[in-house]
Amino acid sequence: MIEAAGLTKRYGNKTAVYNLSFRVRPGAVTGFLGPNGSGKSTTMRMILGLDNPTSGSVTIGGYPYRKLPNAPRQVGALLDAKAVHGGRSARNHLLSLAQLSGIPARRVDEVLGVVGLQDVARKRSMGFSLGMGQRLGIAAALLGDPQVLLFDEPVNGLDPEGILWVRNLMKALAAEGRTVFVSSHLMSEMALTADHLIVIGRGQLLADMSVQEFISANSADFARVRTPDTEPHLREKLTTALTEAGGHVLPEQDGALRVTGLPLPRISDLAHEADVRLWELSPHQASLEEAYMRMTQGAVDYRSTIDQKAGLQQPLPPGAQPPVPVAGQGQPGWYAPPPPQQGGQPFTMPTTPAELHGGAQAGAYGTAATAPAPGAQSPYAPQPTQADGQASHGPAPVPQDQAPTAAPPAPSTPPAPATPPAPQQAPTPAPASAPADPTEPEDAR
Ligand SMILES: Nc1ncnc2c1ncn2[C@@H]1O[C@H](COP(=O)(O)OP(=O)(O)OP(=O)(O)O)[C@@H](O)[C@H]1O
Repeated sequence: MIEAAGLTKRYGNKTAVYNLSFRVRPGAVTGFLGPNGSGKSTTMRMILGLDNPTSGSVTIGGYPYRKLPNAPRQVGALLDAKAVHGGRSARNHLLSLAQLSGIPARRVDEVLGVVGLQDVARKRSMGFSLGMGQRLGIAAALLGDPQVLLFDEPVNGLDPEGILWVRNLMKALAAEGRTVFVSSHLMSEMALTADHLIVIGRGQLLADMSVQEFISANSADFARVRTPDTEPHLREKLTTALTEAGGHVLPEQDGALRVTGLPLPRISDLAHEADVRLWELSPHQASLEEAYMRMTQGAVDYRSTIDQKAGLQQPLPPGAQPPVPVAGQGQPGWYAPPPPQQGGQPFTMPTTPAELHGGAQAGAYGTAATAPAPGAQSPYAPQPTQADGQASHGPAPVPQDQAPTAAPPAPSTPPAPATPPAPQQAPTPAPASAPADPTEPEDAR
């Protein structure tokens, strides 16, 4: 079991993770979701002792990672598949990791077989494709036959066969009673792989629930209704009848109608009363992707200027109609409807301290509203600019806490923990060369 309590991480005046509390339980695949820059990798690094929390704590089996007895045998992780000595063969890379952790050499050949790299085991990893590198990273994670596994974007670069393999591997590991914590941006994949979800946005917990609960909490079921294509006036007539009866009707690109707010038998009765024939009346549930997009729209930091989904954040003014479909562009700004209990408004990120700490929105997701420390302020009220966090992306194999910061920590911030252990004690492979200094400008690296 992984347990985070009030986990907060600041880099200078950039708050990457704020007051995060959750549990990742054994026997299930727990998906870790969030938009780019929401703090997933930072959280994983803190779990693995590669970064020190500014405040709060995270433990594995009751211990902070660095105090865990025989950690490499208990915890395996894939954070950055590229963090490999490119001049070493896959086998030698794994052998060196095994030797550091007292793992017998035969286990290296076992895991090479498990990930399907046995035929290229003696090839230098610098020639590996993205997918082969991912497989090597997964092999390293499995080396100690650990009970707890963390994977940051494990299917990145894998072909469909590889994705299916990873999916089955995660499920099999969980079925053996292991704790499997996996981050991904591929919602369709998470829907098939994960049992449970932890969703964060701008470093804060948005949801901690099963996949099914997440979909139902963030999107209402809807009915798809189709009238004869040859008689467009019937569609108009039905739209009027359904709207007058309290339904919410949205046109789909192919001419069907999406209806919410009315049960299927009532839609059928209303169509009958209006003398409208139906070609289709079917129940639908939104996909995980739709539910995820709806929940996280307010927490997206990096968005294209031509992204039509930006409109999702603005509630429609009274009487206004949602955008109509655009040929070839699908349903602009339209995702599954919000759950009824939210008053028909899309989810928005809490912005004031009151909202953040137990306001209606935060409370709607139960575990999201964790009590703040006395005097604590939302780091999202006066927001630092994105440029604050541009210096480094992705996991780094050494703790970042020594990085110079732009601003001193708040007076209430506890002192940083003692100097962490050497990087080779970390479960991810260490790169051959010195890691890039996150504070250094990119063109200087
Ligand atoms: N070492 C660091 N120094 C300064 N800022 C950092 C550092 N590491 C991460 N950040 C910032 O913290 C925020 C969270 O980053 P993180 O990499 O954890 O997000 P993420 O959810 O993993 O993103 P992605 O999905 O794009 O991988 C970002 O704004 C990032 O720029």
